[in-house]
Amino acid sequence: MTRRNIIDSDALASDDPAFEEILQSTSYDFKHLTSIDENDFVSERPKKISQAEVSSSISSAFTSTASTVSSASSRPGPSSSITNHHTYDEQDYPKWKIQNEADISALRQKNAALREELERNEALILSLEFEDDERKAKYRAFLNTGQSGAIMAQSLKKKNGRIDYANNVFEWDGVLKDTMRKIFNIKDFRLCQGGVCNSNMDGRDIVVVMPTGGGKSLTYQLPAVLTPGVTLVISPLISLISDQIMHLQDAGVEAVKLTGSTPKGEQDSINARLGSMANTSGRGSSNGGKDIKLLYCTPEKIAKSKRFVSLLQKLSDADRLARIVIDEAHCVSQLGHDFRPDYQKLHVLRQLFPNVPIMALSATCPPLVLQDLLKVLRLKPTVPGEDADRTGTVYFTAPLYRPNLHYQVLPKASEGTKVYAQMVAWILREHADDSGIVYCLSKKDTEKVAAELATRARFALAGDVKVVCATIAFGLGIDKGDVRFVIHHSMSKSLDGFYQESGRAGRDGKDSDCVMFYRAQDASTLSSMTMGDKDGGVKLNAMLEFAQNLTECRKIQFANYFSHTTNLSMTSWSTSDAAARAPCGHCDNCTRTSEAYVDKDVTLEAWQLLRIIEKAQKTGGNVTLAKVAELARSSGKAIGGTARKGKGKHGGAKEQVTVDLDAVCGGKVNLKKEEIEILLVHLGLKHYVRDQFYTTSYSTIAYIQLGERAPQLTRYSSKDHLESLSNSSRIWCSFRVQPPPKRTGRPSGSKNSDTVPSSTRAKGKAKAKPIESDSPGFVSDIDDHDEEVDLPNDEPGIGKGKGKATESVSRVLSISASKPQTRSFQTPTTRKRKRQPVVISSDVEDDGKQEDERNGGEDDDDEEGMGDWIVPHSKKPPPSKRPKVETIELFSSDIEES
Ligand SMILES: Nc1ncnc2c1ncn2[C@@H]1O[C@H](COP(=O)(O)OP(=O)(O)OP(=O)(O)O)[C@@H](O)[C@H]1O
Repeated sequence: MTRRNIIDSDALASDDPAFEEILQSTSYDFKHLTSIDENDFVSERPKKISQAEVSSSISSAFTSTASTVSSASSRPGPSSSITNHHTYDEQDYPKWKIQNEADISALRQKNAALREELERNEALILSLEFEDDERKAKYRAFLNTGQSGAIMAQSLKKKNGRIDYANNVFEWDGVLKDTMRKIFNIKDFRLCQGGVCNSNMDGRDIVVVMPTGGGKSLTYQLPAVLTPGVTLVISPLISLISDQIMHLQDAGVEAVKLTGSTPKGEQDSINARLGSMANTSGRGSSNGGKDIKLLYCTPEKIAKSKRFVSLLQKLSDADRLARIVIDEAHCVSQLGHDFRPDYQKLHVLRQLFPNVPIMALSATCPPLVLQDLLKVLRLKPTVPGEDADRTGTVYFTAPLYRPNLHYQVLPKASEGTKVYAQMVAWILREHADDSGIVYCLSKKDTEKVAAELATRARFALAGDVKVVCATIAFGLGIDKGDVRFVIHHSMSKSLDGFYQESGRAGRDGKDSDCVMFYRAQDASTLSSMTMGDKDGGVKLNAMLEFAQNLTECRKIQFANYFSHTTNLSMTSWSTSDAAARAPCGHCDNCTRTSEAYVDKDVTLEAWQLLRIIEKAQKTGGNVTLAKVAELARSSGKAIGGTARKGKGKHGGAKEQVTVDLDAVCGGKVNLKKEEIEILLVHLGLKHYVRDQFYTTSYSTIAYIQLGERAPQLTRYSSKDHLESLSNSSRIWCSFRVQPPPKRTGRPSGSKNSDTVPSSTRAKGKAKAKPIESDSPGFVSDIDDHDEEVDLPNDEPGIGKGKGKATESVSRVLSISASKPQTRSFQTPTTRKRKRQPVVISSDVEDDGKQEDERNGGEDDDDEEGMGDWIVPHSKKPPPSKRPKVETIELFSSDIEES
């Protein structure tokens, strides 16, 4: 390229001869010049240079010794170093040129790198500024939560106005997780916890159904810490409340309780703090003190204390009532298994606090109960938490199936003492070092079982066992993770109850056993106890179906039960790796082999039993289930209690019920006594027989009578006619096959036994502390000192009269290998009844006469009882190693009384 080329288009457009002359006269090789600053010229090119300028420029360039090449001198760079053409040694040029080009290239590279770095830095500054603002806002809110920190509830991603609370990103995500780790020491959400927290942060009405131990508490406690104002938590039991408060206070959260058991001074102080919060509306701390973040109370407190409700109203008016949480919310429904009259009065909450979000929590909430709950609490219909519109009640449910719980139903000896032996042997064999709960039906039973276990354990215990014998009210919300087994000494009144009670095992996620001891006679006992309950019979039947079933997976039975009206809950039994209808593979029925039970055609035996009952009925005798079994195997004579009026223990004299078996049904029933009882329960479930209740001043007795389907069999006068019955009319029933009689040691393997040995599973070995009562010295929690509150009441029957809170009495027994020692906490009950069995909770009044009467007033010793072969005493330690028993007596009442 030549200089001409460079400046040609404009500057050399001139045909001025003088200019041409100048060019000619110069000795300078323009090639040199162009090679020096070619680019500079190019870059200057847009500027139009006049001919004169060019001339002058060129002349000056070559006349002045100190001058620079004009176009190059105006800008930095290698060109500027070329200062004196005259001193320039052309011979050095190639070297210089190379160096120059290298310099240019290096500087260009440096420039590009700097430009890149600049861009990066600018981006970084932007993001840091953004993050800083965000973090500042969040942390300001977080730090302020003790006073008024607010995190505005806003979803960042909304789809058609619908929100996926489980998966969307929310602006509080970071602070939610930070706080969870910092305060609650929990690393990650589990089940549906994250979604529930998000909807809570978004100020929604929520219903959450999560299994026992699933982690429901976190879903309201965490948002409570992060939102301004106080979260009110209504919880059924004082022990549960105290437990929660203790944990929250340990974590540094401002949590208090207001129940009848709260000392007067403490109540005044809490009321003052709440009043102060109410006077400091909006943001900012009340009187410089820390705001209360969680306030726990019982439903009775809401129902009874006008002062308390009016304080809540003040808080709400001042925008300081963040949300209302109702724990164990199924208690609001009469259709649920734990109905509490005072829970139903909670319908006032929506009316009194229309703008305060309500959250209802439960571990078992079948569809019908859910609908009832929504109605009672005045909540809108549910919308799924993963696709929620702006108005509905956000509904979250977590899988109800807990793979770490291993269910089994064991045959229960008909003789009481044998049952205790069974239980002790089972505990020793499976959980000698573990903690467990034994659930009983009544206070009397807990006392009996506790005493028997203590006595027997004194001679048989090898390890260090911590066993609590209790009625079902005990344990609601117990935060004890390492309960390795739950034994039901008697079955529950419903499958809902059984699921919840047994679910108190294995809350830490480790393998745990849920064992129910069942004998058919218990059906009569439970039947009399539940006869007054709404749907009591239907629920009990479901429990009985479960207990009698020897083939279907326990998980599938639960799933079917909880979803019998809609598929909603069925999905709750699916897990990520198994569908709801996939067998669990580890319950007693899944592991039972075909040799361990027999499915028998018992049409003949059923006909015989129905004929016996018919005959007894016709002769005016009333017979219990146990008596029918006795009659069917006897020479046909037995004593049966009657329902006739008159003097006597049962309101009528006992009568001899005599049945000529040969004449009535062709002879004895060829089944064992316990098999007959099982068949009678089976006939009850199929409506061939039914219970008829007779109430005395002492008890209610269930007598067995013919049911609506009975004529299908009783119309045949001879067993020969039965031959002609079609298959569909025949009756089949499953019975356990008794293993060989002389068994010693534990059954070998689960396949042929009635127990699923847990030795094959990992076992938690942690030693538990004894479970202690709510607060020493606490007796009862009556809020009688409070004025009656004028609650809005538009529900017929609600708020009228004093609903009887489920009274609870239970006994706590801790068995260990340590020195015998009896400790009693000071309570009025202990003072009255020193060293007497402990009373904590019971929902059953039992004077001890009921069962005797239900069994016909006699003890049911049966030589053929099934207990012996089930749990052989294989671990009896030598006398020198016999451990001693420590009994810890706790006295307390756990439920606020209306
Ligand atoms: N995400 C989590 N990760 C680990 N542990 C958790 C998590 N969430 C809760 N927990 C722990 O699980 C235990 C049970 O939690 P929580 O008491 O809230 O259960 P729950 O659902 O209320 O049970 P219940 O119905 O019996 O009252 C507690 O010890 C709690 O700290």
